[in-house]
Amino acid sequence: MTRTKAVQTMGIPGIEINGVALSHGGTRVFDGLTLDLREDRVAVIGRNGAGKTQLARLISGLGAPDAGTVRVHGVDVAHDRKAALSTVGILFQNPDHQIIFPTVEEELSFGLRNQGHDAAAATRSVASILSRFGRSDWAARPVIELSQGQRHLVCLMAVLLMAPRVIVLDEPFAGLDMATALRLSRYLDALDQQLVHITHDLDAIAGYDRAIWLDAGAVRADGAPDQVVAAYRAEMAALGGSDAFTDL
Ligand SMILES: Nc1ncnc2c1ncn2[C@@H]1O[C@H](COP(=O)(O)OP(=O)(O)OP(=O)(O)O)[C@@H](O)[C@H]1O
Repeated sequence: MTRTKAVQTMGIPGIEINGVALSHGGTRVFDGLTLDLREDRVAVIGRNGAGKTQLARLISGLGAPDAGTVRVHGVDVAHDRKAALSTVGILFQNPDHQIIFPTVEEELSFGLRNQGHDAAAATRSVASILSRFGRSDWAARPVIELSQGQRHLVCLMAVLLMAPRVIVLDEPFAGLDMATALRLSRYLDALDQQLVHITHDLDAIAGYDRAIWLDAGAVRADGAPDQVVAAYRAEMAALGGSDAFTDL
């Protein structure tokens, strides 16, 4: 993915993570994590279990930290849920954690109706995004009849329709075929919103403004994607060259 848009950090009220601690069932996930994310395109990489999804949940306000604060565009997202919904949207790794309604149109309309759009306006917006992704025939389709990759795309369209200021993407290309992934990549590229993109696909973040390598809940490297990715690749190649599974 390449971006020609200039890095925009001045005066952007982005994501402020301050001194965050979080534990899960005795596992310490974060212990004093602090990050100030104001760039348009931020990538988060790291090994399995590094804390990427937990970070995504905190940014989206789906979980509250045990200590510290998370503010997105000034909103305390864990505690002001109403404001959080129009401030930040999340695309989960697993679409089945997101989908509630029987048909694609109902699923896509739900958030819009919650935002106060009437039924006719919601139907128009849904038709427009389905057409943009070349899926106009999906409106009346039962979600259960879609493949995993197709359900993933429905979830993404639902987030895009809500037009939040920040979009958190947890492995957005997972399970998508190449043509759909390319179309999605172009679509994401053109969005005005700030994106936080969690991925194991290191090529997908090449044109990003900033990459953060999370390692055991802490920032291991933070900077330009080419440098962070090069350091990450080198370490992964070294670890992958060993036969020991003890550090998994
Ligand atoms: N529901 C849970 N209960 C207990 N521990 C959890 C839970 N969810 C995550 N964890 C722990 O939190 C840590 C971070 O998990 P997280 O899902 O954020 O990793 P990740 O970086 O997204 O990994 P992956 O690349 O595999 O998706 C791990 O040690 C994991 O075991």
